[in-house]
Amino acid sequence: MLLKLILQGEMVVCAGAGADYRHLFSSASNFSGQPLHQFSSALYSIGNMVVEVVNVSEFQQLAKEILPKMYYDYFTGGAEDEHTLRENLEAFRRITFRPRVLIDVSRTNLSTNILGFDMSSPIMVAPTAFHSLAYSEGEVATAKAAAATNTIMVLSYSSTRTIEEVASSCNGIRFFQLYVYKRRDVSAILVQRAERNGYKAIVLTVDTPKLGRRWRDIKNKMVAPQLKNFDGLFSTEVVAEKGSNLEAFASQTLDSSLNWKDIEWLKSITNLPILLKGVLTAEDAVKAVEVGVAGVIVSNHGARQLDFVPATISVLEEVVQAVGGRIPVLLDGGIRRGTDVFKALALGAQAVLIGRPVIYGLAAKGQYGVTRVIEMLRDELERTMSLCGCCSVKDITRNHVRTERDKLQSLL
Ligand SMILES: Cc1cc2nc3c(=O)[nH]c(=O)nc-3n(C[C@H](O)[C@H](O)[C@H](O)COP(=O)(O)O)c2cc1C
Ligand SMILES: CCCCC(=O)C(=O)O
Repeated sequence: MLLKLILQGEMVVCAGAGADYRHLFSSASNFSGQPLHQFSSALYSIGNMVVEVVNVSEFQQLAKEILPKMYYDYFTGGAEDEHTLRENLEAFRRITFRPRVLIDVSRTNLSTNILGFDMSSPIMVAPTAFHSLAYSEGEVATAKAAAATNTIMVLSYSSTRTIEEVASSCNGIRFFQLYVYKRRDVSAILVQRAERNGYKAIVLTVDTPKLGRRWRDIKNKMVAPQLKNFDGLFSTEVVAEKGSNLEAFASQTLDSSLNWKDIEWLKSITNLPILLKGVLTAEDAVKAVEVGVAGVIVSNHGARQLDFVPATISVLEEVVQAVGGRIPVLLDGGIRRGTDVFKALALGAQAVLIGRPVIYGLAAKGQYGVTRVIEMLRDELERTMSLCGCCSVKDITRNHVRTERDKLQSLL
């Protein structure tokens, strides 16, 4: 890989050593990169050099430099020992490719659709909370980037900008993520506001009857921002004497009695298609089909809920097989490279969602940063497709990858 260095306005290209050059700035102590906001591109400086950001992990390093520790830790961290957090990334690395050669890949097409909605590529924006903690314009900047890249954005129930502000900020296909609160009337009002404001689907998060235990937030005494969506409905102010303020807020608000029967309730208050986010087993995938939802998202909440659940990519096939093509299966968790997107599609996902990469882009460069993150992953996917001999996402098959299980089976 080459690092492009722009030195005093003059473009100089110098050799870098792929992922290895990360030692230059892989920890806060030796990364002296400063984002350059005066440039309308993803540049930062090391000493007197100006360097272009070339991948998601560099955006992460920039975000780390910029954000207060409490917020960076909130965005980055996972539950308990963060075993699953590491595993979400590692499991992708254990999957290798079986590329096919001598296929005309002079034209590639990444476009796809979800529930009938067209997208420029199978990469969507996952619902993540509190974007204004990363960048002042918050979810509005994210929405503009998603629209500009023709990508579907799922707005978090815990967004810092309102459903209406995001809807009126730009045209674009958006879904709305739902937490069911003990105050079900409040959840119902938000669903109806989403529907009225043109959101196209409800993404019901089913892995959070309680918030996972996140030690970083406990130590930092994480303070959740006020959520404007709830103005006039109820106060989101919670003061915890110790530990994570967010956890205290969650335990006061989340309805941990939510169960399969409540899908009927949700259907009774909205005409929008419903996707279940947080399915990790064949059993639950079958139930999801039975209760008539429009799709499932294989997700472990970015490893922020139950530690020691498997990496999402490791259970994708189990869910895909149980669903048997009856509804679309999507995946999130640990997508940092276009190669990861390809692997998920090869194992049966119709699309993937990205959580933290969007936040890192947002923190580093606002709307432009999010746009670059989406474009970079899209470009990486396109190159991976070409090098594997695939012209369109439909050409990506199970035979293009080799998993750990494949390797074990070949030994039998
Ligand atoms: C900071 C942060 C906030 C999140 N907030 C929400 C949320 O409000 N609702 C939700 O359903 N999932 C939430 N998630 C989970 C994401 O939707 C998604 O499952 C996860 O980020 C995917 O993993 P990745 O970050 O490795 O891409 C959040 C994740 C992060 C990192
Ligand atoms: C009450 C949940 C807040 C956002 C969230 O889902 C997360 O931090 O993972």
